[in-house]
Amino acid sequence: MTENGSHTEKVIEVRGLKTQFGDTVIHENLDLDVHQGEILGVVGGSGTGKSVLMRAIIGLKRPSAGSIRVFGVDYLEADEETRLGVERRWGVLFQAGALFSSLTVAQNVMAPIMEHLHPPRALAVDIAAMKISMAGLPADAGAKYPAELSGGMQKRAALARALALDPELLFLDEPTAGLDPIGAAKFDELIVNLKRSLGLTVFMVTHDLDTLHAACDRVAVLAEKRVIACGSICEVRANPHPWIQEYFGGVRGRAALASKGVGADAARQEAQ
Ligand SMILES: Nc1ncnc2c1ncn2[C@@H]1O[C@H](COP(=O)(O)OP(=O)(O)OP(=O)(O)O)[C@@H](O)[C@H]1O
Repeated sequence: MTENGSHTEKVIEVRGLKTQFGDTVIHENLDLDVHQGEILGVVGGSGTGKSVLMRAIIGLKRPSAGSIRVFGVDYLEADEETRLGVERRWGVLFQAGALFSSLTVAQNVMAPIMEHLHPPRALAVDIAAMKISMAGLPADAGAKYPAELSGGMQKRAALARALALDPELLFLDEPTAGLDPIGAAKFDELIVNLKRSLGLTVFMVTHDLDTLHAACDRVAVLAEKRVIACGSICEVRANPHPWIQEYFGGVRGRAALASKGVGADAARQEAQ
């Protein structure tokens, strides 16, 4: 759904997904849709397979069953050229940032630009500077090495790199983990602003209840190897599953709800 409530095309369509490591099954019969222009927050207990799901969708973990369509392309069945074409339309921010420590921030952002677009170097420098600015970093951050930046700035640098190829789809794995609440709130705001200004679709793994309320249009809950609930926060909160009730109804869940001033709406919805 978009902000005005209309249905849009599916950017990601996962059906009957099964993943496993050896005999350990992580996902089974998992279905999930991500619609164009939305920020989908993926939550679930530790070890339920949120990161593995993201890795399966971006082709880093081969499923043992099921299908994954991205931009309408059956990604698992596609030939290499088609897959590369799809991959160029997304950007990924991994949990630990995954910046090259021996490269400056600008060089990190330039790396995918040089690899995929082969522009003249001066143009790549200009594009990298623009992405660094879009990610909310000061211009002088480009000349710094990742180790010289704070945790929050490193996340922004990793975001600048994820934006390098003008993606339509952004994958974020716990983008606010390790940030203080103010830094996390600013990062949420940045993601929402980028979504609005660039028309991005965002798949975001998160534990952060504040992020869910501040940034996400819909929430998917992983438990029992599949998506057990997916919808607006109000819709998902109404699900009686014990994990969902504990997550949203616990002290932190209620605090996040109250701080967004939506307690009355949620209570009303629950009463219906
Ligand atoms: N390379 C791997 N080899 C074997 N098992 C793995 C591998 N990667 C992940 N797993 C297992 O898959 C399960 C899901 O891991 P995943 O990292 O997706 O969980 P998560 O929901 O993202 O957890 P968290 O919220 O703690 O980050 C875990 O039990 C984990 O140990």
